Amino acid sequence: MKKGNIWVINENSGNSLSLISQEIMSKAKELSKTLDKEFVGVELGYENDEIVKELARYGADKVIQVDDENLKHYNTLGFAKVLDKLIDKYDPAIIMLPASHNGRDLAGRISAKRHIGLVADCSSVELTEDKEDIKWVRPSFDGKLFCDVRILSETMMATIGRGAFVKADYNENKVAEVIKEESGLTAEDIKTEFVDYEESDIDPALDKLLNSKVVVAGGRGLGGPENWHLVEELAEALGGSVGATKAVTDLGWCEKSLQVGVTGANVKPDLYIALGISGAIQHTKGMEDSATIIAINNDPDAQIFKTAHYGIVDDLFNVVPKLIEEINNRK
Ligand SMILES: Cc1cc2nc3c(=O)[nH]c(=O)nc-3n(C[C@H](O)[C@H](O)[C@H](O)COP(=O)(O)OP(=O)(O)OC[C@H]3O[C@@H](n4cnc5c(N)ncnc54)[C@H](O)[C@@H]3O)c2cc1C
Repeated sequence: MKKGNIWVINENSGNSLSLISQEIMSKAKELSKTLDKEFVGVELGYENDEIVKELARYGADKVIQVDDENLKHYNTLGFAKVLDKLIDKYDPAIIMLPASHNGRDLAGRISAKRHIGLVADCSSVELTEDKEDIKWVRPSFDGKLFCDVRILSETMMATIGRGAFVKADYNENKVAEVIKEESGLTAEDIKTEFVDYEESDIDPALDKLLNSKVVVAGGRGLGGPENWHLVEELAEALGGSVGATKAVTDLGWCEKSLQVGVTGANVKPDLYIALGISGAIQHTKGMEDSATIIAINNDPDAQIFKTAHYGIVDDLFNVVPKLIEEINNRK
């Protein structure tokens, strides 16, 4: 792997780092330790001193800051021109961006201009066994396949999907070296004019699901929406949040945003309890990195037992009410 640092191109949500940026930063931090490279946060924006401090608190060793009114709102030409110039100057080894609309736009532009290999929408980033290369994992064919991709250009670039990693630890006292760079942009560089925007609401249920230490997820084994309360009650007893399979969200037993899996959220709680879930790969890919997985299923041959650390082969209607009662009694 070539020399050079690991860059995360930061994206903000309002006045703070977006959740997806925080998640990518945890992977950047981990890679930087293993590969002995510096982790550099790149912040292109306007009046962004506070954000720069946040990047350090989320683990960046250094921050490259460009503060320019032309970068107040994302615009392809301005951001691409500045990032291209920074890459010329600092020659990073790895560049990671959020697989958001803007991140995908910017990554594609830079990849084409500089002939950098780009893997889009990664769900996992792993070092090869010899630690000489990176295996970029991305879902294909709507999650039916997971492809391991190698990047052959010296510089590697990837966009990372939401929920691929847990968010980085936050240390309020951490500071980083800040390198201030001029954008070099003029108003003529920007060929579009930002007029207005409307913020979409952050789904509180999804937010809770992604940030909970305990997730209790339900599948079709619940039998019907009338039994869904068991999932909610067990989650509540454990102070966790509710997840679901696609089968269940498609049936409308709960909100779509609670879906876990390749076409839903990727979660890694301390404890994941799967109730009446068969364990299809499209589901397990979204929860298999949970620290402890407990499955309750009445079919001893269910796939989910291959992913679970602990399994209960029983009718969930026998087990779950007693479990809820026992947990509540012990409080
Ligand atoms: C392109 C694509 C993308 C997909 N994306 C996703 C995704 O993101 N997330 C996702 O979850 N799925 C996804 N799926 C669907 C996935 O393939 C499975 O169909 C789905 O996960 C199955 O959901 P389930 O486990 O709830 O239902 P089932 O497969 O029907 O399993 C129900 C389980 O409950 C058990 N059970 C039944 N009754 C009881 C009982 N009384 N007590 C205990 N256990 C009981 C059964 O033994 C069975 O194992 C996707 C599929 C495709 C094709």
